[in-house]
Amino acid sequence: MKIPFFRSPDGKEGGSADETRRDETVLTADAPLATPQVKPAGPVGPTKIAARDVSVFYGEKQALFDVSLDIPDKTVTAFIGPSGCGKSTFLRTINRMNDTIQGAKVTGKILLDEQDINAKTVDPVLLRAQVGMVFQKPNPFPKTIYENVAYGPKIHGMTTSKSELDGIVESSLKKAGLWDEVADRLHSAGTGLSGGQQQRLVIARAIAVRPEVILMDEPCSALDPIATAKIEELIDELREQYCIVIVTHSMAQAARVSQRTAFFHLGRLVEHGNTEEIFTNPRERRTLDYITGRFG
Ligand SMILES: Nc1ncnc2c1ncn2[C@@H]1O[C@H](COP(=O)(O)OP(=O)(O)OP(=O)(O)O)[C@@H](O)[C@H]1O
Repeated sequence: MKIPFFRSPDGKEGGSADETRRDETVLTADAPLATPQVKPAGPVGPTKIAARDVSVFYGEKQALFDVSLDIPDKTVTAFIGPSGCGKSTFLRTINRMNDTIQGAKVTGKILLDEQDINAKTVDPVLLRAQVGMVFQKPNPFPKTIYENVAYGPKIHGMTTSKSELDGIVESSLKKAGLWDEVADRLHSAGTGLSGGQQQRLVIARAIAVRPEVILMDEPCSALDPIATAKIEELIDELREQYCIVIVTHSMAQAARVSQRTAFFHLGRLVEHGNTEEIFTNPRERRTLDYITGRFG
C-alpha cells in the first residue's frame, strides 16, 4: 500500500505515473574534456516529477528563477552547480520542505504523477512520506535502530501486527544495505552507528514508508571514501525502484551515480540532459566551465 499524498474532490486517492514515455540514452563517442568518467546509462523511466516555472523567494530575495524540468522515474538525477545557485532550494520544493522556512514563498507548479503537490488537498506530511529526504548530515532519531525504521510505518498506521512491522524493518534495512551489519543489535541506539551506517539507517527510515521519490542533499559530504562508495552503490541499486534526485558538489559523484544531470547557476537552470552528454558535450559555455573546474 502506498500512502496517498492527496485527496481528489471525490475523495479518491491518486498518483499514477504515465508509463508510456520512454527516453533512450544516447552515447557520445568522443569525450574531449578532462571530465570525470561517465558510465553508460540504460534507458530512463517516464516522467515522475514535472516542475513548471518554479521560482522561490526568501523574503524579498529571489533564489530560484522560473525553473522547468521533467525528472524521470527509476533514474538518478543529479543537481550540480556552484554554491548558492539554488540546488537545495529547488530540491526542497519537491517535497514542500520550503513550507517550513519562514518567509519562503514558492510560485509555479510541481507535479508529482501529474498531481499538483501544492494543491489544497495535499497533506504535506503524507507528501513527505511519499517523497523522502536524506540530508547532508545523517540525522537518526535518538532511538534504537529498530525504532528509527519502525517509527514512520507506525505513525502512518501502515501495519496491524508486530510481525508485519518486524518484516518492514527487516526489508527496509536490507534494501538500505544495512541489515547484515545491524541484525544482531536492532535494539541499540541508531546514533551509535558509524556515519556511513547512520546515513544508510536514514535511507532505511525513508524507505520504510514506501516512498516513490528519494531526495538526497549532498548525502556523502560528511562521509569517508569507503562509506561514500557504499552509499553510491546503494543509490545505484535503489534507482531500479525509485525516482532519485541527488544534490552533489562532486562532479565525479554526479558522473558515477546519475543518468540525468541538471546544471544550475545563479538561481537558474542552465541546462539539463543525459549525464554523459552534459559531461562530454554540454551545450552551454557556463556548464563546460563549471564541469571542467574553471569556476565554482
Ligand atoms: N533559509 C534561507 N533564508 C534565506 N536565504 C536562503 C535560505 N536558504 C537559502 N537561501 C539563499 O538562497 C540561495 C540559494 O541557496 P541554496 O542553499 O539553495 O543553494 P545551493 O546551490 O544548494 O548551495 P550549496 O551548494 O552551498 O548548498 C543562496 O543565495 C542562499 O543564501
